[in-house]
Amino acid sequence: MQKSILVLPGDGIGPEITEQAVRVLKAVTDGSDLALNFVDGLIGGAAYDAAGHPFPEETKKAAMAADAVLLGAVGGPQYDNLDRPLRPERGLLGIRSAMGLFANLRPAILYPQLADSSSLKPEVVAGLDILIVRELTGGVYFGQPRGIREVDGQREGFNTMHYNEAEIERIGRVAFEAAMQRNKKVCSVDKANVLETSELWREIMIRVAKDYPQVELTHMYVDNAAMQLVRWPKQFDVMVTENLFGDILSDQASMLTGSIGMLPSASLNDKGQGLYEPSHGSAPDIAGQGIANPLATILSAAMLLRYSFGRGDLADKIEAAVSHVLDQGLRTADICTPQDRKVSTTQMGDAVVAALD
Ligand SMILES: NC(=O)c1ccc[n+]([C@@H]2O[C@H](COP(=O)([O-])OP(=O)(O)OC[C@H]3O[C@@H](n4cnc5c(N)ncnc54)[C@H](O)[C@@H]3O)[C@@H](O)[C@H]2O)c1
Ligand SMILES: CC(C)[C@H](C(=O)O)[C@@H](O)C(=O)O
Ligand SMILES: [Mg+2]
Repeated sequence: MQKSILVLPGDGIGPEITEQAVRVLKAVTDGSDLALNFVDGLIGGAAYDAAGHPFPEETKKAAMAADAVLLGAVGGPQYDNLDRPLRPERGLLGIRSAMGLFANLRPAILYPQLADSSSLKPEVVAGLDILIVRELTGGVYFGQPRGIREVDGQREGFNTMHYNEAEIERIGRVAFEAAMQRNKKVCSVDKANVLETSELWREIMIRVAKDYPQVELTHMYVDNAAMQLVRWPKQFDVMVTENLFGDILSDQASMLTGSIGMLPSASLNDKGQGLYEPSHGSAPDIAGQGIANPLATILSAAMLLRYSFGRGDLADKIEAAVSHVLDQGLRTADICTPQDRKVSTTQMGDAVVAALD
């Protein structure tokens, strides 16, 4: 089997971490019946610098032609003063929207070896395994109208929160299908006490739940969900929520697993295409120092093999290699405690590759 992967390293630590994930993908498929063809492309600030746009037409064509996309991260302070449509983040939103990647899966899993790195007490997070299903192509991120305008002699910024029934239903189905493979619990997170979009969200989730009688559906307001995630996170199995809430809750959940450098993601459409990226950003504060944690990107590469290529066997191998490396006490700075051996980004990649054998 031959498959192509478009690699979009992006900005900041993006190139450092994707390099390690590509090495792992090459090593795990070496000698297997899966032949990977890697194509490099530009996105974000790197694309703006080279081509004047954060999501060039060429990248769009390459993304549509690829069997899967592996992305690092976009953004950086050097781009903050660009016109908004040219900013790196718009490149990321552009590719998500162009590929119709409405379903963002962000698994927050605690590797037991990292219990001491979690922000919560070991007994509160032991065995933690939550799947956050974040709607990714709707909500306030994409709603129109938006902009900054002048009203009564002063400027005002405005955005529109928007969801239609079909958008809510399809992400709901993704969450319920995932729950069927897991512990059969969906918690739908909204702000139905204030927002009409959430009122509709809740109604549609209840409707979708009727097709999954074995799955227990609960509802929680997002402010309470943020609190419950740090109070007793193991009450959750699958959490499904809209774009902005999912962005925030997934960063929060990442710290329960030890570091945002541990949280992978898969963004899927309804045509079987997927984009895989760590949940974190370009980390400008540590970029170029060779100290970033590449594991979220390596684990995203495992998700790529599982979801886009149906190779759960190879994904399992990568995840087992990550676990083995953590058993050895190897840690990048973000997850390092005094008992551990601190390693660089590349050394972590080396160790995962070595552990694949
Ligand atoms: N998917 C993406 O491409 C994405 C996601 C989030 C933020 N961003 C962009 O990234 C830039 C920086 O944003 P930010 O600082 O708010 O968030 P960030 O996630 O880049 O960094 C937040 C903190 O986490 C640390 N961190 C992140 N990833 C790490 C890793 N792999 N290993 C070790 N430490 C890591 C950083 O050093 C920083 O202290 C902004 O331009 C933002 O828009 C991009
Ligand atoms: C960079 C930004 C547009 C992006 C988002 O908000 O979706 C990021 O925070 C993420 O979580 O992937
Ligand atoms: Mg985010």
